[in-house]
Amino acid sequence: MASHIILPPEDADENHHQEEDGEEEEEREELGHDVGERAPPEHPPKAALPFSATCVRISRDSYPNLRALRNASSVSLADAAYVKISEGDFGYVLDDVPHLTDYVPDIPTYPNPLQDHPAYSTVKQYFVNEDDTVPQKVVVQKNSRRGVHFRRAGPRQRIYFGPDEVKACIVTCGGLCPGLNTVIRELVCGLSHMYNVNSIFGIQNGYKGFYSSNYLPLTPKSVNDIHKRGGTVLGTSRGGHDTKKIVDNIQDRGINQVYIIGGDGTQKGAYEIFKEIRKRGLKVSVAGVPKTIDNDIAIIDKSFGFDTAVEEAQRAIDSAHVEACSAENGIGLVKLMGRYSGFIAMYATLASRDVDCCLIPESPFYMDGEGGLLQYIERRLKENKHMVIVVAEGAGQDLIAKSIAKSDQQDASGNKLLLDIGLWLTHKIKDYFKSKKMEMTIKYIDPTYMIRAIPSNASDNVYCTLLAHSAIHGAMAGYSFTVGMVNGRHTFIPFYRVTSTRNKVKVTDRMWARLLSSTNQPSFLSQKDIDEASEADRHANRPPLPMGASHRVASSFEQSASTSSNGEI
Ligand SMILES: Nc1ncnc2c1ncn2[C@@H]1O[C@H](COP(=O)(O)OP(=O)(O)O)[C@@H](O)[C@H]1O
Ligand SMILES: O=P(O)(O)OC[C@H]1O[C@](O)(COP(=O)(O)O)[C@@H](O)[C@@H]1O
Ligand SMILES: [Mg+2]
Repeated sequence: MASHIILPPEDADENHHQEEDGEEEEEREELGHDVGERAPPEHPPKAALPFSATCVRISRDSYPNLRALRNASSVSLADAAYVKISEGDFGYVLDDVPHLTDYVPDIPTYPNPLQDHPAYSTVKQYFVNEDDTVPQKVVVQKNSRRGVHFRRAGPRQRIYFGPDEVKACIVTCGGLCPGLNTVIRELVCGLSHMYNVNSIFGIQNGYKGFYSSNYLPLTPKSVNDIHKRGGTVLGTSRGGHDTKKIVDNIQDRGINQVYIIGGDGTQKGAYEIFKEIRKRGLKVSVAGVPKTIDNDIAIIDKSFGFDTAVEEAQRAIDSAHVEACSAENGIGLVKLMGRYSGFIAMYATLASRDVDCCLIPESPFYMDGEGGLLQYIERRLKENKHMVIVVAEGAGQDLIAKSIAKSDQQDASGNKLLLDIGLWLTHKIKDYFKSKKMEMTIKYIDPTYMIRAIPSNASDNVYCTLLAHSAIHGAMAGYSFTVGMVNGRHTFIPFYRVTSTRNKVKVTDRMWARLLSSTNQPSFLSQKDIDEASEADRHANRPPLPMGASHRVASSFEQSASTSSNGEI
């Protein structure tokens, strides 16, 4: 029998305490049936769960236990209140997303208009089963537990908003990324064409636009060609997240679907907005679409725009290679984006095959002495007369900090401002060969903003379209979530899961080994470093244990963490 744990928010209102009486007990029995086999009721019972599970609500009285449990994991007590875990047979765990019915009573439902849509109505089994979920870990052994699952994205048979009732808004936050305009376009066209929604607004210049600018009306016509342009037609910014002001504006303007496109910082902001909305009991869905050129968002297979960025990086690497080959002892140095994660650098290097050394933040390196970078460069030039180095912007920051007065400056969102590793390496390499009286030429190419500003390529365009559609289906069905592809399937992921860790290159995985073997560069790592990296990977990727969850749940989470969804093949 499945069991379901929902933990009440600290400031939960009276509605959240009613489930301990006998009447609720009956509801739980009923919910234990497979709802996939019959249509959900027009007016679902108060706090009904839109999937088959036995609901176990933890009351305020259990808070002392929750506090103890919180101490054993990294989830704050406030966040624990929003964790929805349901257990099934053979170690099955659903890490579920919040639904409007968790806190808004008596919401009417409507048939999904897609069933009468000339294009979509022909699709056999167009609607996903309410109970469909996607495993986080797909490589299993005979006796493996079923492990952690996420709710499958896709259109539902019944929706929680009437088309005339929807007032949607879209915002883009953080740095640019190829594909932002495609997501905006497809959100507008999808809402309009699939669900007949015609009240859609753009929030200008990121989060602060919620309370400081006019909302821009968006129509399929006004966004028709924007996917061919780089950047975001809505504008974006860092900083300016004031939860109360944002939700006041959402409430005052009667917005009931909020689509938030942005990276890890943005998704944290989306989570804060959702919590405030829930606290106020508003019938508003919050849908996050993860954006980051760095591909550093946890859980998802990859972020949109990443493929485009890797492809565009090839042009810079090719130029570096041409420059290097055309000079005596020529070095081409290319800096690529990647503040904390070196995915673009790693994939661009693997794709190019012209790169002799790739430096990323996850793999510390050293300059001098036996096995150091300078010695490797010298050897490579003697062997080959030229070389290409790719460096991720976040690499070697510790080395620069040692030689330049440390600066701890941050951007408006609180992200650390990086020192220019490319420029620093250029000087160091020049000085080294000068001291050795060896002729050489180094050309430093920084294509970072050029890569970020281009429109998305064809495959990213399709990916953006599907993400936008999944976000729309989820919001119409009453969920609040970050949408993401997990093992090739679109899913709704709880905000707390995508914001609690960061996706990083694992230097102990086969992908990094492939890179080392393709470039022939030294790994710069001692056995001690490797052991420490494995340990750090294990900790970084261990999801926060759901509070109040049983040992069985906890162990399923641990198991899922042992294999990342992205990267390892
Ligand atoms: N912990 C947080 N809580 C609320 N808002 C946040 C948080 N971190 C970042 N933000 C907001 O999210 C937006 C984008 O964040 P930023 O880190 O600049 O980019 P990205 O979302 O691409 O990582 C900014 O407006 C910032 O104020
Ligand atoms: O100059 P900006 O706009 O702050 O952007 C620089 C940063 O933006 C990024 O491209 C992506 O960052 P976000 O995804 O967090 O917005 C980083 O790689 C880079 O460090
Ligand atoms: Mg970020």
